[in-house]
Amino acid sequence: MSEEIAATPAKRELSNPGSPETKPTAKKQDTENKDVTGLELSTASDKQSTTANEEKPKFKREKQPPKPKKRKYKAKDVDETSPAGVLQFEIAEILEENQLTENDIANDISSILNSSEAYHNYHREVEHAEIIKLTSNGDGLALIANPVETQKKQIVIVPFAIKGDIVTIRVFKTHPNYVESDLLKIETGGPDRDNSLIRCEYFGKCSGCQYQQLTYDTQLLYKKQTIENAYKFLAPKLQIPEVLETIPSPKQFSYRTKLTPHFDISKRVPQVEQPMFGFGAKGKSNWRETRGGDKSIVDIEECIIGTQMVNIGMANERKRFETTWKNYKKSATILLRENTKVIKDLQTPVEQQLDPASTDSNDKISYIEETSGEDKLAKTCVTETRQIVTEYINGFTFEFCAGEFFQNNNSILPKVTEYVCSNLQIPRPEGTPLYLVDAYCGSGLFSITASKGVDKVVGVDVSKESIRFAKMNAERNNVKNAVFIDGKAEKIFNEIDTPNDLTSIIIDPSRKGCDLVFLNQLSAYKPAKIVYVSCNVHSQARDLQQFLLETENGHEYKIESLRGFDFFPQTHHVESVVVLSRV
Ligand SMILES: C[S@@+](CC[C@H](N)C(=O)[O-])C[C@H]1O[C@@H](n2cnc3c(N)ncnc32)[C@H](O)[C@@H]1O
Repeated sequence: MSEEIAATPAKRELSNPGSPETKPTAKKQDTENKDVTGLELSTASDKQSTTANEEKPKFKREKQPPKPKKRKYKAKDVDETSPAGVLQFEIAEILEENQLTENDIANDISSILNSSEAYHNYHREVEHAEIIKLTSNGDGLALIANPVETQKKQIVIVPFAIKGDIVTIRVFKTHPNYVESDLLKIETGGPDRDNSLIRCEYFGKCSGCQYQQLTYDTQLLYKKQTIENAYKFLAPKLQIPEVLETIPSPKQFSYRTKLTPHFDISKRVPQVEQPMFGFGAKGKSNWRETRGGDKSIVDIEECIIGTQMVNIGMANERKRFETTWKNYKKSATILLRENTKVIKDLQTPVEQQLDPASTDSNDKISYIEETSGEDKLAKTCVTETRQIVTEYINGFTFEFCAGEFFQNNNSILPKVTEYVCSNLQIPRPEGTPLYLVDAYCGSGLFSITASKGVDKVVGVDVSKESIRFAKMNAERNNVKNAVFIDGKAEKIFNEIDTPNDLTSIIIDPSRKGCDLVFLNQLSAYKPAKIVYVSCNVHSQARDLQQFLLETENGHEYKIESLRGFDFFPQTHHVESVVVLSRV
């Protein structure tokens, strides 16, 4: 299930070969004391003595100008399920649709790296670029002319642009088969664009949101397409059913219960002014007036997808930062995690019942009072990673460490947990037991919410801390039929004693997905039903193709349904839930 949306600082450009930063420096090696023949040269003190003796040095040192070193492009290994990996599938698709070859879009990286002129030719402004596709990462893609080899083209990534936009861009970074750009101007908006929907004054600069210019229905549609594309690219051999409608989030703004603003402090250069405090900037767009400086971090006072409480916490911490920033020696990230507490004692003032949390400038804990049914609640914003926080979901209470994984959009969790529970059911004669395995169980979200409909639940997670909380959460919610094991997910198959025909399995791994060891053992165990929840639909698609086509019993399963849940409105992220049953 979901992980953090990484608000990454903007990447640095491929630096100009002419700039001092990248000038080839002569390698400082032992040639300082040796001549080209490898013989020792006289040192300064030697020289003095030889001068005194009026003897000529045996070898005359001839200073050779340092040989300019040819810079080479080093390709990095890319995981095919990462955004950079998926981009390669998207590029291949553009090539096919436009009858182009790899060579037609290849960039001459070597000359860009070694010639200032080539660097400047490539990194230029381009007008009238038409966005022809959207990446799964929420950026636009366009085909533009290659500035040097004019018979060739370039594929360009344009952030904040959508299909049909005609734009002016500035190309600033070159890769072997694509370039990156900043969006300078939207000349004509595409059919789905409605800029009046944009609510955040940082949209277009902050890297957090990509879809504020779209109606919510269009966002949901785009996310459905992301799932379809993921299966097309990473599971091309699978026959998949039609992807169902994406389930909307009840809250489209003010839903994130956790924010992690950061600031950069250079270790080398003394910090003379207060650093920006906010989220990573996306390039240097200027297509709309936004607030925030032209730095890698956008200074942000309010994040409109964050809850009211985490935004109050952010305001407090920003204020505090005005006086404390000089104490920091390096960059840091501030944790802001919403905490909900049921106020049991209605006679004592709320302030006296609160756990430690973010305080205002008068050193008072900031909180918001709410009611839920009969209960009086107090929300605070916790900043200590080890502090325990509480969430209430569908009548269940969950505790976990503020810095540990927990879903960030609690408004959609009742829908997801109900969907997962209902899809775990196995048709069976009445009175027959049903068992559940929750692989990658975290602090027990699915184990506990699904425990009522089954006879026994076994949860497994590699994090000892999460298992500790899963056990406590089971106890707190009076769940008596759940056991939890710490270890790698595949460990469950050594311990499991429930009959496979009556056991359903939930899989909810981190972004990288499952490993082959787990998939093989899952197949060997052959559970009656599998529900695979994922925050990275690309690794999910790869895993399912592997499981269904390459493991021992994979062919005995079919994909019953496949759909997205919108955990992160306004962004490109989508949570994908697949149900597999045995045929
Ligand atoms: C996306 S979280 C899901 C947690 C939980 N299902 C929830 O929704 O709160 C993924 C979990 O997988 C765990 N994990 C990562 N690799 C694992 C592995 N190899 N075996 C078992 N658990 C693992 C992490 O500790 C994390 O708790």
